[in-house]
This record gives sequence, structure tokens and C-alpha cells, in this order.
Amino acid sequence: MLRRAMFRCGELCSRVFAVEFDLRAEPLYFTLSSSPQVLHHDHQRLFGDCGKLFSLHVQSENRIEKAQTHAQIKHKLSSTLSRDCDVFEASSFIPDDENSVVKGFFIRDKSTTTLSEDLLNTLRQSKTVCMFSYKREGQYCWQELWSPVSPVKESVRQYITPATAAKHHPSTLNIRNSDVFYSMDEAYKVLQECTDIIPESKAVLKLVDEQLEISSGDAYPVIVIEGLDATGKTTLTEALRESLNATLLKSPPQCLTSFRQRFDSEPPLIRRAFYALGNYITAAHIGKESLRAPVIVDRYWHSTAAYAIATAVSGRVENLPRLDSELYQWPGDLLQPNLVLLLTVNPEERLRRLRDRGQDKTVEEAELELNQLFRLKVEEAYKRIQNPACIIVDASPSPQEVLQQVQRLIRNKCHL
Ligand SMILES: Nc1ncnc2c1ncn2[C@@H]1O[C@H](COP(=O)(O)OP(=O)(O)O)[C@@H](O)[C@H]1O
Ligand SMILES: Nc1ccn([C@@H]2O[C@H](COP(=O)(O)OP(=O)(O)O)[C@@H](O)[C@H]2O)c(=O)n1
Repeated sequence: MLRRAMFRCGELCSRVFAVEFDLRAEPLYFTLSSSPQVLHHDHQRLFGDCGKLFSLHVQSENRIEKAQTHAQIKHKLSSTLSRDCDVFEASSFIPDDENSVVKGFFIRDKSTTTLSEDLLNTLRQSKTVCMFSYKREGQYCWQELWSPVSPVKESVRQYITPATAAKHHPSTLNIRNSDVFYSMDEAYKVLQECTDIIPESKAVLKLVDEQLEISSGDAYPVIVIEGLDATGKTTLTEALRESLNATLLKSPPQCLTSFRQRFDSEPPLIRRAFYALGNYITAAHIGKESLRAPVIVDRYWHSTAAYAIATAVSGRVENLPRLDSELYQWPGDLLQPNLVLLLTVNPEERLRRLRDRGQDKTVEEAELELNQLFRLKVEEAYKRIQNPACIIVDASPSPQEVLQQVQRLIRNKCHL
């Protein structure tokens, strides 16, 4: 567990800091040392510029409090600071050490006001926030614990020392049981921990408790249709239901619809636990329905894991967990479908379909580019998930042709 003490001198020196200075490139990595180090060109771009420099990190033994504080600070920084302030996602971690990441932000304030200091001063009151300031000294830059009033007693100046990239991108280190859950119990625990602050959690847990375990012994095939928004899942699953006389289910299930908006506004830890539990409720429905007829499922665990991983991992596709990572393994306690099909269309066609549905008309250029990175990461994560892996279906032809192609696949793989 993380303790405030981890930012005391000894621990601090074994840690690497990463600042997401440019999301299309590697983060800027640095460590700390007691002797001055000349900054590299890249680090000069961050530390060598004019302006006041700070970083803040959120740490608490209570993971719900930590997640919420991080989300609140993110919102505060983006809504309060002036245009002269750059805010970058930043983290501190022990290389390749799972769950060692302490998330936070790096702030570069080029304004002449004291707005950022005033805001940081307020945030600093929180016992979950630890802050540093950075000062340049010729070719060097040092970090120290920051207090707006007087220097912090125990603080020692530590020089910024450029570091090389870690084998695993820091944003992949805390995914297990924070973004993706590999058993129902782990997701269940998160909602149990937030029943005080989110009363709806109790109702969701009750719905989970009410599901009866059904073994899927001699059952009909279960076919999952996955894909990004507007790739044609609804169109195809409706057509399959008709043509196969199948039962159509989805995850999250209907009974969670009224809670979805509430959980969508929560930080990833809570939001992802909610979707994970949705899969277990859908699994119980699948178990029951597959005794009577084939079952088509619109989104299931592939969606839960792929979106969660793509959101958690910052920047480029290369930053995703490696191909052979355990993070892509299907949860041992979740009912497995017989076939998972991933619908893909090229980005232009997908945008056209979104526009035809009357969405996405006002997306700005910059956001489009970020969306593009996100879309690539979701698709890549979908493809990396194992046991069962998905089969890719080109969904750009007409709805009738896509249906025929999928019917052929189902005949071959499920003998339907
Ligand atoms: N094969 C297809 N060719 C052209 N348009 C399609 C095709 N499949 C779906 N569409 C249209 O694209 C839009 C998104 O499809 P939809 O089935 O709602 O996707 P999803 O459920 O994946 O979000 C809808 O307007 C739908 O009519
Ligand atoms: N089984 C599922 C389904 C959706 N989701 C989440 O729900 C979002 C997409 O759901 P959606 O209902 O908007 O997508 P469409 O069905 O409209 O294409 C994604 O951001 C996922 O994070 C999930 O985590 N697990």
C-alpha cells in the first residue's frame, strides 16, 4: 500500500517520474539525484522554459478516495487555471513494478498571476496530495517538496536526472483491479467500498446477488458481436436474432440501464467495476437463455477490457501492454462465449455512419486526433484479448452482405 512516507528521500530516489509532455511521443522520464545533472534537449523543453513549475501527486490508502481526489483535481485544474498554464498528466513509479504508480499532474505556469499557486495552496490542504516545485539553476533543475508559505523542513533538493524509457509504459502498471477486473469478487469489492458515497452501488450489488449460477452444459451456441460505436453491431445483432431465431442479450444488461449514467460520471476504478459486474449479470442471463435457443450478445468482456485498457493507457498504441501480457486474459470465472466477432470499418466510413446518426458533427480537430489515437488503441486491445480471441469481420459492405458473411462464419464455427 502507498503511504505518504514514500515521497521521503530514500523512497523518492528509487522512483522514476514520467511527464506526458507530448502524447504522440514517449513521456519525459526523470529520476532524482543529489548531484547536479545536465538536462537533455527534450528535458530542456519542459524544464528550461520560462514559468513556474510544479507537480502534484495523489496518494491514499483508500483507493476510492484516491480515485475521486484525482478526478476532482483534474477537473479543477482544467476549469480554473488560465490559458498560460500547461497541465500534463504525470506519474511516479518504480520501473516494471505492478501497482507502484502514483498518478498526478505536472503544471507549467507562464502567467504573471499567482493563480496556480493559490490553487495549489488550496489543494495542498488535502492530506492525499503531495506537491513538488522545480527550479532551474543554469543547465540544471532541481525538485523539492513545495509549500507556498515556507520551505518544508524535511525537504532536500534533488536534481532532475534524465532517465531512459521503462520496459513497460507506466500507465500499464496499475491496470489490474483498477481498470480491468479478472474475477467477480474484485469488481464486487470496489462497489462495496463505495456504498456510502454512491448509494446506487447497493442496488447494483443486489442485482448481482440475485443472479443464479447456471451451468451452460448442453447449451446452444453463444455468439458475441463486438466493435467500436457505429460499426453496425445493433444492425447485425437484430438481423441475427431474426435469422437464427436467437435470443438477443447485451452487456451491460437492461436492468443496469438506469444506473449507467451515474457510474459513467465516476472515476475509472468505479466505472469499470460497474461494467465488469454487468458482464456477470449478462453471463447469468446467457446461461439461462442458451438452454432454449442460440444467444447473440451485443458487447461483452472484450468491450469492457478493451475500452478500459485504451482509456488507462496514455498516448500511443505502442504504450499498450505487450502482446503476451496477462492483462489480455479472459477472467477465469466468467462464462465464455463460443464465438466472438469483431466488426471493423475504416475510420472514414465509421465517421460517415456516426454523422448519419446525427452525432460527432462538432468534434474539433485536436479532439479528432486524440479520438484517432483512442480508436486505434481500442481496436488493438480488442485484437489482443485471448481465450477466447475475436475473429475480425470486415463490416464495410452492405448490411445484407455483412449478415451473410457472419452467417457463414457461425455455420462453420458453431455448426448452426
Ligand atoms: N453494413 C452497413 N452499411 C452501411 N451502414 C450501416 C451498416 N450497418 C449499420 N449501418 C448504419 O450505421 C449506423 C450505425 O449502426 P449501428 O448498428 O447502430 O452500430 P452500433 O450498434 O455498432 O453502434 C446506423 O445508422 C446504421 O443504419
Ligand atoms: N460490455 C461493455 C459494454 C460497454 N462498456 C463501456 O460502454 C461504452 C460503450 O458503450 P455504448 O453503449 O456507448 O456503445 P454502443 O453500444 O452505443 O456502441 C464504452 O466506453 C465501454 O467503456 C463496457 O465497458 N463493457
